[in-house]
Amino acid sequence: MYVPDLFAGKTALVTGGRSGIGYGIAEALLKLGARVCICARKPEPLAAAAAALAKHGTCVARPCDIRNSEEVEALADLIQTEFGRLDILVNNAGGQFPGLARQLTDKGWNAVINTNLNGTFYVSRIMAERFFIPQQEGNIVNIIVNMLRGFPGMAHTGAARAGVENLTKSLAQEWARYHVRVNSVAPGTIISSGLETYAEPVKALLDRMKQDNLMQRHGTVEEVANAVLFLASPLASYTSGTTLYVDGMDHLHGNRMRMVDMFRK
Ligand SMILES: CCCCCCC/C=C/C(=O)SCCNC(=O)CCNC(=O)[C@H](O)C(C)(C)COP(=O)(O)OP(=O)(O)OC[C@H]1O[C@@H](n2cnc3c(N)ncnc32)[C@H](O)[C@@H]1OP(=O)(O)O
Ligand SMILES: NC(=O)C1=CN([C@@H]2O[C@H](COP(=O)(O)OP(=O)(O)OC[C@H]3O[C@@H](n4cnc5c(N)ncnc54)[C@H](OP(=O)(O)O)[C@@H]3O)[C@@H](O)[C@H]2O)C=CC1
Repeated sequence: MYVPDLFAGKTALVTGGRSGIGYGIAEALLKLGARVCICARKPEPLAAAAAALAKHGTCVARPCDIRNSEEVEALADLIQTEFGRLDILVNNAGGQFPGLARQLTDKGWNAVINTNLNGTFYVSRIMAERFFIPQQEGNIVNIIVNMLRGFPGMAHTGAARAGVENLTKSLAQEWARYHVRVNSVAPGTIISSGLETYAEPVKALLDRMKQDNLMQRHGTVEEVANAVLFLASPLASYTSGTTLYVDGMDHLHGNRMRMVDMFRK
């Protein structure tokens, strides 16, 4: 539905672009003419993803742990060398594990906060300093999660993503003077490689959550990617500091305590 050259001449970085939602976003940007860089921690699947994506256009990849700002600087060096500029940053890398709050260890809590909140901030700050602010132009889309009514059963990620949502509002205001827009997309439950990381009994719970959803289904990678394309494009030129839910209304409706009840049984 978008014009085929919507992102012609633009360059994009998609963190966590080796799999699932990130891969789908990278593919969609490439198909609309962007040149794309993807990063993730695991080198082999990252290289395989870049090779597969390259059939749609120019795609480069570099292993990078977004929690390590030196690795993020090295990623910016690669983008400078390969593309000479960056127009769009999609902060998609992230994840968590299910568990009751009282059972979360310091290490587990910190792993999730460092990945989802600190990593997202490091990449945003470094790419803004290296590209967006000198260029006086840029666009950031943060992939968060539906946590509007809290995230019992995944309190660490709820807190981290709420932090990113608030960061979205702060950065959007601070960087408006540099013509940088910053928005978030909050997916509900999306059929992707990410869900495959969950074992029973969470898997069974996912089916129950599908029945609870007012549209009676989970979302697709393409539906998340389409929201990102909109926010990253000039179609959203007067939209910044906001969050777009792609969740079939799960933020408005449904039992948020199902995961906690599952752990209690
Ligand atoms: C009913 C289902 C809910 C629907 C949810 C829908 C919304 C959200 C969906 C998604 O986001 S799907 C995407 C999911 N993808 C991922 O989560 C993949 C990425 N995840 C990770 O890489 C890890 O989970 C991580 C913790 C975020 C980062 O990993 P890192 O490599 O830094 O940490 P580890 O060394 O693996 O672990 C550190 C520490 O964390 C604790 N921990 C990790 N995994 C678990 C687990 N499965 N259960 C309990 N605790 C865990 C643990 O303390 C680890 O330390 P050690 O004990 O290993 O020393
Ligand atoms: N699927 C769903 O239902 C939902 C997903 N989300 C969020 O959307 C995003 C993508 O999820 P999805 O595609 O489903 O899951 P995946 O697990 O497939 O994707 C996560 C990606 O992030 C990368 N990644 C994780 N940690 C780091 C890190 N420290 N540094 C760099 N890259 C990292 C992973 O690669 P590697 O392991 O090689 O580092 C992987 O490519 C995540 O933030 C997820 O939490 C939000 C709501 C719902």
